[in-house]
Amino acid sequence: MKIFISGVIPQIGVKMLQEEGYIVEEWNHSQPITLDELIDKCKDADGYINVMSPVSGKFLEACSQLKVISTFSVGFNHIDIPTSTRLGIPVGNTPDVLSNATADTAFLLMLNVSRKAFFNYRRIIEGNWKPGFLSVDYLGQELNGKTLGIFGMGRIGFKMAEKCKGAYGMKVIYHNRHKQEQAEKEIGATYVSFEELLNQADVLSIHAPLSEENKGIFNDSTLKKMKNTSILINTARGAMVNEKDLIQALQSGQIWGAGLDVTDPEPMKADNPLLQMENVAITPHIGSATVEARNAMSVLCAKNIIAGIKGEKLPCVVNPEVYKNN
Ligand SMILES: NC(=O)c1ccc[n+]([C@@H]2O[C@H](COP(=O)([O-])OP(=O)(O)OC[C@H]3O[C@@H](n4cnc5c(N)ncnc54)[C@H](O)[C@@H]3O)[C@@H](O)[C@H]2O)c1
Ligand SMILES: O=C(O)[C@H](O)CO
Repeated sequence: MKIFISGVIPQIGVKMLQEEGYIVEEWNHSQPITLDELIDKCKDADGYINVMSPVSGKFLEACSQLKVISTFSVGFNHIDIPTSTRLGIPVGNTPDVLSNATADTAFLLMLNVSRKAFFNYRRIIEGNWKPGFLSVDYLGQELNGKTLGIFGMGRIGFKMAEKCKGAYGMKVIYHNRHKQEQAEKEIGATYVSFEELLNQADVLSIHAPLSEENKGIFNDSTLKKMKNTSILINTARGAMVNEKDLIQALQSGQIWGAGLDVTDPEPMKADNPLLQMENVAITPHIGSATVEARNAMSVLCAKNIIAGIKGEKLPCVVNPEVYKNN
């Protein structure tokens, strides 16, 4: 059995696959794999671990012998799921094990923006720390008792809400596809409409998956409904925020600040105006980048692949419909 991995992942999962007797090949080049190279590597593979490169219909048709695909992520918006399902290929992902790490990243960005920490750090390293005690300079805003709005109260949204409630006693409101009882019961979160979420949140943190429906949902008209003092945090997917409109909203003072772990495109260009803004903090898609989370993701990918090769149901499958015809 041959397993191809389109990047380098923690070796714990690779070893699990090797212990099953599978031949494992990793893409360990500095440039991301191209479609032609991917097809070439996967055309005789049984399993494929995808490290955030697009899994298009063209690729799937060319490698339809694959018994299983597992993405090294919880998000799967980069995979053509209908085509995988039609071709009978189960697709796995890595939920839960990265929720804590990703919520920590959202929290880190929120706190950073609220106190302009990244910007102030840059002033020091650029030699711009003004002498004397600055009583009216470098001022941020406090988070205690403020209202946190969660867009997408799923696994990560819940963790973020729990942390903000615990650390700052924040009032939690949320907008989701459906009411989330655990969040209401354990955190005292209140379900609100999208409009109310925009109007009332002091910090609005995005945790829904990217879909056709919510692409660019944070745009000129929705950002205009947010408070002038509000902070927007995005650790979900860059394309959910219209970047041009966000820049305009920040420059005009329509919203107060933004913290982004994800952008569109990635990597972000070094001359992006967002990088020069005082009330903006940006991290390079490191949401799940802890040793603990990445090791657990590697193990979960290996478990998905092993189950798929054996013809068993994957521990974490995103297209369970694939089993209906079997
Ligand atoms: N920055 C990172 O490194 C990183 C790490 C992990 C996950 N993510 C992103 O975070 C996303 C969320 O992960 P999760 O495990 O919490 O997912 P989840 O499925 O547990 O939660 C998502 C929630 O969003 C809700 N939702 C979906 N579309 C919606 C809409 N249009 N309006 C309102 N609610 C909507 C769903 O009902 C669900 O409750 C992933 O899809 C991924 O894109 C990013
Ligand atoms: O969706 C995910 O899991 C992230 O973006 C990568 O960790």
